[in-house]
Amino acid sequence: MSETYDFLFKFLVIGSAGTGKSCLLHQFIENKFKQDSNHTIGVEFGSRVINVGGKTVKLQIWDTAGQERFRSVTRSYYRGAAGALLVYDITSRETYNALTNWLTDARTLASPNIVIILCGNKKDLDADREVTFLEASRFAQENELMFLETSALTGENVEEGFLKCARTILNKIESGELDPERMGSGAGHTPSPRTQPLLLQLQVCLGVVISPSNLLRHLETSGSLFMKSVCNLHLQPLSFGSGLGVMERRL
Ligand SMILES: Nc1nc2c(ncn2[C@@H]2O[C@H](COP(=O)(O)OP(=O)(O)OP(=O)(O)O)[C@@H](O)[C@H]2O)c(=O)[nH]1
Repeated sequence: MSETYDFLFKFLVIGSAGTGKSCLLHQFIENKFKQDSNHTIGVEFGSRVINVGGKTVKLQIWDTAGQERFRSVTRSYYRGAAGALLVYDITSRETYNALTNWLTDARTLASPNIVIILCGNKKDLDADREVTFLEASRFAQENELMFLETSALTGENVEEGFLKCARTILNKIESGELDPERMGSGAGHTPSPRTQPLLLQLQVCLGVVISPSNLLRHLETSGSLFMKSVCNLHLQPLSFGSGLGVMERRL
């Protein structure tokens, strides 16, 4: 049975290496702590359908590697993101000091309108804390970010972080501040849930942001009939948010 939802939001999890991004994603998707988490190579993907204010929202989440050597790869995943969890480790001032750079990347490479929640992770390690709640909440306020301290280990505030971000995006849509219909290229389509990861992978391979209709055009000119038929099978004639990763799918 195919999955149905009202909206599809593309999310990023960004921040320095070792801050707990993969563990946060794992906790959110699997509801448990990821033991023996290794450094992410490039990006990892997870998705979950949540209920926000009576609407079903599919979060399509890209967990990016924090290590500098993957930066050029991970940057290519920013485009079109509607929301982001910007993660630092409360026991590492170094990861906190790097926040400004991550923030600049998110706002320039994703969208100036991207909704970002700052997550001070490893809240359970309060005894080793190097960054106070107060200074981080001031930083968040100055930079128009939402803010939470989280623990991927205990699960504290993890669900809340993703939900808060999604709720804010949805509120902006409902108040008219964001219009998912207008965000598309005009001739766009909403891919089916099965096709979406494929399209995003292709975007990265091709090095361009492509709406499904552009993809079809590209495949037509490059003569890839197999891929074209795969896409044709799964595309639906609705908006594909190329400006902001917000897509609406009517049930
Ligand atoms: N105590 C505690 N440890 C955590 C928490 N979250 C993650 N860790 C540990 O922190 C380390 C790094 O976690 P990852 O999730 O792999 O970090 P990451 O940010 O994804 O790292 P990169 O993939 O290199 O960017 C691992 O040893 C985790 O077990 C947490 O909330 N509390």
